[in-house]
Amino acid sequence: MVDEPIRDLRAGMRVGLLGGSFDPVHAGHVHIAREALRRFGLDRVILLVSPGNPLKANPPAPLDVRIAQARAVALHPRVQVSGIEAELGTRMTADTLARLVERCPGVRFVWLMGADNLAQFDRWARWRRIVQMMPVGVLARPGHGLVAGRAPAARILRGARIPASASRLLPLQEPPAWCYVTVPLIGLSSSEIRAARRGATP
Ligand SMILES: Nc1ncnc2c1ncn2[C@@H]1O[C@H](COP(=O)(O)OP(=O)(O)OP(=O)(O)O)[C@@H](O)[C@H]1O
Ligand SMILES: O=C(O)c1ccc[n+]([C@@H]2O[C@H](COP(=O)([O-])O)[C@@H](O)[C@H]2O)c1
Repeated sequence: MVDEPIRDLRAGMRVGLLGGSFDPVHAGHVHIAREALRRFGLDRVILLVSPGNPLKANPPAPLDVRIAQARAVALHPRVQVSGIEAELGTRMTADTLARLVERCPGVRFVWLMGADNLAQFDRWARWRRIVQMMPVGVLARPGHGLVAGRAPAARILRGARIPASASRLLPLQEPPAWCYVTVPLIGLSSSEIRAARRGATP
């Protein structure tokens, strides 16, 4: 059984995968998903709700709750929500993407992430394998403006960077290829929302 957003993919589609804990989902996620559609010329963006970020110690809220919340706010015909990682039993992004590439031949996937994740991308399991599997689209995030030039992964991959002016061609590039785009900034984060909620609890 493969969940619907993944089952519906067809060869030739340009599909952005935005992995995240989404604990909880917020307007910044919806915003970058929509910007990614436009800036990277994608047919759709799928929010991949992760069972749990391998680099984060605290367990997130239950997966079904996070998926339901994400579906409630996605509200765009070309932005979908998937819990495929839990179904596949994969935790590391490199493993998830390998399984998706194998399952969806001919689909032009792009891995999407906010600039904060580019800063620590070199700490992800087999991150070089990820960039060999599909192009990577990075979207600006408040407080992380310098990352495209300074992050270790960005430096290592500087020869594979394509300019923002060519961002719509990213899904058609042979990996390794990555592109950083500046977008209007939304200064929201899930950790701040969780902290505010804890503060509001009597
Ligand atoms: N406000 C934002 N602007 C740009 N990108 C964002 C923003 N919020 C989240 N992202 C990106 O969305 C993806 C999923 O983010 P995630 O679910 O971790 O939310 P978060 O707000 O970063 O959570 P936390 O504060 O707990 O780390 C990541 O690639 C992250 O970089
Ligand atoms: O595979 C890894 O080593 C890895 C390390 C850190 C983060 N990730 C993935 O990055 C995405 C964003 O995570 P998060 O918690 O910042 O929303 C999510 O899909 C995680 O599974 C993956």
